[in-house]
Amino acid sequence: MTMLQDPSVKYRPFPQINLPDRQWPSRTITKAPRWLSTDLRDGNQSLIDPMGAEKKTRFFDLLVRVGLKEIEVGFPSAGATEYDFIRGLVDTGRIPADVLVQVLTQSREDLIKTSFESLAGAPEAIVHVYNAVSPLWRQVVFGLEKPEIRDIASQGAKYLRDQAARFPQTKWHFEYSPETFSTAEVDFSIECCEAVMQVLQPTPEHPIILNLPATVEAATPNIYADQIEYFCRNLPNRESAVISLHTHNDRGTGVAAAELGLMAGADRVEGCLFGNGERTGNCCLVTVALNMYTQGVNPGLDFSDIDEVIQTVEYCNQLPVPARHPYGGELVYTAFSGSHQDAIKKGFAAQETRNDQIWSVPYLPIDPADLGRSYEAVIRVNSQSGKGGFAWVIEQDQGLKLPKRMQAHFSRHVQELADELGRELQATDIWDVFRKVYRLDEPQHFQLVDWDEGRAADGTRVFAGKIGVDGQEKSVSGRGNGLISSVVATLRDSFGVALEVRDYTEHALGTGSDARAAAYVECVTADGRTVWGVGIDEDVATASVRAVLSAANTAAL
Ligand SMILES: CC(=O)SCCNC(=O)CCNC(=O)[C@H](O)C(C)(C)COP(=O)(O)OP(=O)(O)OC[C@H]1O[C@@H](n2cnc3c(N)ncnc32)[C@H](O)[C@@H]1OP(=O)(O)O
Ligand SMILES: CC(C)C(=O)C(=O)O
Repeated sequence: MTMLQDPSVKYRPFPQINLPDRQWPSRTITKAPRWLSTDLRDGNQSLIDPMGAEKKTRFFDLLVRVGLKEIEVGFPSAGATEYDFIRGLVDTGRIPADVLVQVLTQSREDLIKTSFESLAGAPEAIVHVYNAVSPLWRQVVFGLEKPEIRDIASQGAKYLRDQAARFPQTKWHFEYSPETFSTAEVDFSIECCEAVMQVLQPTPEHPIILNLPATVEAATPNIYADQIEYFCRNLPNRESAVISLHTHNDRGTGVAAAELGLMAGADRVEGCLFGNGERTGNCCLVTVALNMYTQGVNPGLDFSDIDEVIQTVEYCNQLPVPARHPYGGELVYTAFSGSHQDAIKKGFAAQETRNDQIWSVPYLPIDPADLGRSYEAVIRVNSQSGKGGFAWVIEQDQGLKLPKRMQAHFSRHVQELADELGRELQATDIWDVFRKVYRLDEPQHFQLVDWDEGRAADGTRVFAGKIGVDGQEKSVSGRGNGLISSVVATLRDSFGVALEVRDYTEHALGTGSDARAAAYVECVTADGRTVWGVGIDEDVATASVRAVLSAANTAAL
């Protein structure tokens, strides 16, 4: 038998960056960066079916609504679809005055020329040139040594400078990406960027954007942060450059890399909504922005109607936003499991009591309402759920706030159904169980027809009413210290039903003229059984009478 070689030996660990006095680990993010959406470029170029003009226009308008001020709208030299869309944006005046559009091009004269022509007439725009700089690309893609690679960069900068001069009516900004930055020697990336800066002569007033991509994510995000900090500390004329991040998600840490990169000194983040982009995607702008939001930093992007954003993104990309995607996924504010539901329910109650405007609810790092989501979907019920979950659903659906011990009683019945059906239970399933268990629709043994109350000469309360028993109406009465005890006395004296009341609660159901009352009573029967009664009525006292009769009906079974 031949021994199989361990396949992991094919791979090499990524080397550390020599930065023993790194500063970024003790920094925090305290302000929003400049954001650039590359949905219409990196996102688009990775789609099965790239967007046409209609989808691109719809996406562009969405990005503007969300608050993006820098939008990479395409790769004009790729073909007519791209070129015409970009020209259309310019010619129809669709670009708001405070939004900068950006286009990408390889460092080739003809492509750069086309790129400028696509934007001619725009008041202001960014042209973005890239060339890969890391050893693998140098050897395999270009077959060139470092000086020649650096020359591609500086030659690209010269084309930028010359083409910009052809269209002086536009205020041009330049972006250069040493593509594959994160797998290159940082000193060599600096050398290429310096060569570009030599040509374009940026100033603090008119800086160049230096975009440092993790084109393929190859190491833990701390390594990327080291690379960014090293770059920022060693780039000559740093104040004339805007340092931009462009991370991909091959190791699943594209967002983390962007966050650590900001701590390491970057000013700008490129990415896509919900992490579209080549292969595993770009860093998700929604996640980075809302991560900031939950730390009390306003990201300057508006996701207050996240479902509208998702709808448009899914339509344009023809790709679904996964149910577990941070902040946007269908299930990310939903708990099915009992202990999570219990904690969330208590968290909402505590939040209401505190009323201090600070969000602090277990298992919910952000208020779903801030993203336009309702609280209804926060708790959903299946066989993993607990009493808090069932009680939450019935409260949201019917307004009933079941007392704690009643929740435990009710829970057994819902659990049985969930196990039997083996699927999620809808609010209607739970309400059906409730009505059945507490016999709300069943033919009643004791039926309240009419009632009144008064006081006896000794001050005790007197219940006087008509109660139907198996269809026969009977006038009955009883005395007690309060209404409940007078009804209990009536049942005992007139029908021989002995109930001891253990607990009683009531609350309003709804508000205004339609408001009703719900009453719950926990009783013990003569033979030691615990029975629950529920009464719902427009009048709170009648609701209590009904609750006691409901318990008597169960006891009579
Ligand atoms: C990391 C990124 O996402 S970069 C953006 C990638 N996006 C896209 O590629 C989408 C749009 N691209 C296209 O439409 C086309 O690829 C075009 C128009 C850019 C170029 O098309 P073609 O001329 O057919 O070339 P092709 O796509 O095969 O590119 C490979 C050539 O470009 C060269 N090249 C690659 N990158 C660069 C660069 N940044 N600067 C200069 N030349 C480059 C390669 O060395 C290769 O040259 P070779 O043919 O001499 O070996
Ligand atoms: C062109 C650059 C910015 C890019 O898309 C990448 O490196 O992923």
